[in-house]
Amino acid sequence: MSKNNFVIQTKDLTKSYGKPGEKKDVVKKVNLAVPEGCVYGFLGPNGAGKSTTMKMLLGLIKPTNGEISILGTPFISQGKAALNEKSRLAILRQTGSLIESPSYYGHLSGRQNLEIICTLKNVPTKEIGEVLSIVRMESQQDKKAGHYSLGMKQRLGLAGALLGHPRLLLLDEPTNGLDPAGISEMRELIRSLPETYHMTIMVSSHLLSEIDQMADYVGIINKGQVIYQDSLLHLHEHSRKQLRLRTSNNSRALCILNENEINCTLENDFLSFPETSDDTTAYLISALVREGIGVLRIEEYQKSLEDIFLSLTGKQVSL
Ligand SMILES: Nc1ncnc2c1ncn2[C@@H]1O[C@H](COP(=O)(O)OP(=O)(O)OP(=O)(O)O)[C@@H](O)[C@H]1O
Repeated sequence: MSKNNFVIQTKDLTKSYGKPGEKKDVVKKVNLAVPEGCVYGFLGPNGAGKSTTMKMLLGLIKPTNGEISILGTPFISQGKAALNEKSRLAILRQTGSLIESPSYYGHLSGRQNLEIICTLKNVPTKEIGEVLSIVRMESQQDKKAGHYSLGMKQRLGLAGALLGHPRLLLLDEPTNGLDPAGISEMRELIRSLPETYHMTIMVSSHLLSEIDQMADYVGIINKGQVIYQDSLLHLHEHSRKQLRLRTSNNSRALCILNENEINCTLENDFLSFPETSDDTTAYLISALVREGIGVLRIEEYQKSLEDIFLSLTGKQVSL
């Protein structure tokens, strides 16, 4: 699979719950495209449909309708399984996941828990050392899992998901309930996986700042619908510095700026355009003054990521 291929692709993926006549779409015609080798942040407020979508991708719940393709193979077609059981398992074997709190045997050690997962996944136990080292838990492996802190239980869950060297990892709110140090450790760990272990990660969160710190791509879901999907780099481009100008005649000033090839928009009382050099700014202001337009105010302005999300999404979501 080449770099620009999509590891997960969905088309019109839909899940409805409820009796006939009272059905509610909790996931509505979702089109995801997760590029290979990235961390894809799946962002949305509580109840938006993140877990339901991820469970459908993992074959844990049946979609009502739509298509899913995983690792380039059609997995669901028109809401139905597109593969026989053997091929389905072959795909799922290349996919690791951490959905909801990881389950474990509290009376067994971390290592013994991983041995059980090795048996279930049919993976040699010699992989245990490697995954313990990835999640930095070697020194804690012989402790009973029941005595682990929440952060260590999450890391044990992640270690289990990593057994078998999956090409794709789906993590549902992996930092939920962790303290700040645990959150930052988990974030670093996730961040490092695509490059070091050649994996693609889809990770959900309800926190914009968290996705901003660990993802390359973002898909925002709200009320079951994906309302934005693109690279974070692209999103940050929207947050380049702007100049905001208020004049005695904004509509005339807009024409003059446009005539000077300044890509300018009128927002509320302000004309706003990408930051220019001091010389260009001075020239533009004198051009306005020459036309008898009073410059009442000029200021530098940088949108926060939150502002951008709000303007891109028509204020549908507040995170
Ligand atoms: N089995 C079910 N039956 C009926 N409704 C359900 C079922 N599972 C989920 N829902 C509803 O679907 C919607 C989406 O839930 P989902 O768990 O996917 O959201 P989420 O974005 O993961 O949020 P959270 O972070 O709170 O888990 C919610 O309104 C939830 O109540």
